[in-house]
Amino acid sequence: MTKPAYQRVLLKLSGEALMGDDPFGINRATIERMVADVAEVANMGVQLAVVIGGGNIFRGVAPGAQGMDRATADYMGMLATVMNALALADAMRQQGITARVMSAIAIEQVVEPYVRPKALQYLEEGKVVVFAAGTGNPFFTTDTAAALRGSEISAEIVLKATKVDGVYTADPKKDPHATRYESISFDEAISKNLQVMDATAFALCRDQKLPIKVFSIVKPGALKRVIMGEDEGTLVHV
Ligand SMILES: Nc1ncnc2c1ncn2[C@@H]1O[C@H](COP(=O)(O)OP(=O)(O)O)[C@@H](O)[C@H]1O
Ligand SMILES: O=c1ccn([C@@H]2O[C@H](COP(=O)(O)OP(=O)(O)O)[C@@H](O)[C@H]2O)c(=O)[nH]1
Repeated sequence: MTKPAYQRVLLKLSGEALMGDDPFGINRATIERMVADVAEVANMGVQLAVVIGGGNIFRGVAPGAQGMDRATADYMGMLATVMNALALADAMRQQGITARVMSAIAIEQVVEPYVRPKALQYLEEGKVVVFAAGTGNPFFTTDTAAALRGSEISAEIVLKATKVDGVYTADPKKDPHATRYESISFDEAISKNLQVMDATAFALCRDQKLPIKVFSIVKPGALKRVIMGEDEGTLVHV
């Protein structure tokens, strides 16, 4: 059997991807399918840390958040990621994977706080670590949290699983003529202002020489193909 291309990866799962075709919330069949993909690579011995987004829950409360103070809304968004992290870890448990949730904001009765050496220990023990509450700071995103935690745990790559199957010359949802890059440098992605990830996340990964792979969360088997180093999605490199 061929070996995985990576030993330790940081997987960013979009919160919105958990909704499936629902307008918001967590779709059971979708989360189970995503966890089955994660279990497949975890069982290959790849050390996996996950940063989960919160868009699926936050979208449901967004109308009520209109006109709200930005920082307050962002803290609500971070709490949404904690809910997703708990759901994800439990779905992993049901599929025989041991996961540990670590939160960037103190919420001790619910989940343990993020402590870097402990996260590293869990990874070495073969547990999946789910990082909740993003960076713990308002005005940031879970993409930036993925870049930050990926750097902290010395991941070999950040895998951004999202609704599109790579980085395009323009937003493919708006421009039908947009074409997909096989690979692109950080400098080009930043200078062209490609919106697939925020500039803070791109800049941090660039400075840390931490490559990013953007690929589809919807396409069956895509995560495994990425892990095996096969041609899938778009590589963003130094
Ligand atoms: N140049 C681009 N290439 C690919 N996707 C893009 C681009 N510009 C904007 N997008 C949009 O970015 C979205 C992914 O970013 P985001 O909404 O942050 O995802 P997530 O919820 O997975 O974090 C895609 O659904 C896509 O419509
Ligand atoms: O470090 C962080 C990470 C997230 N958020 C908030 O949490 C929300 C949910 O995260 P994100 O939009 O990145 O989730 P996704 O798009 O992946 O579902 C964001 O909109 C922010 O309001 C934040 O304030 N700081």
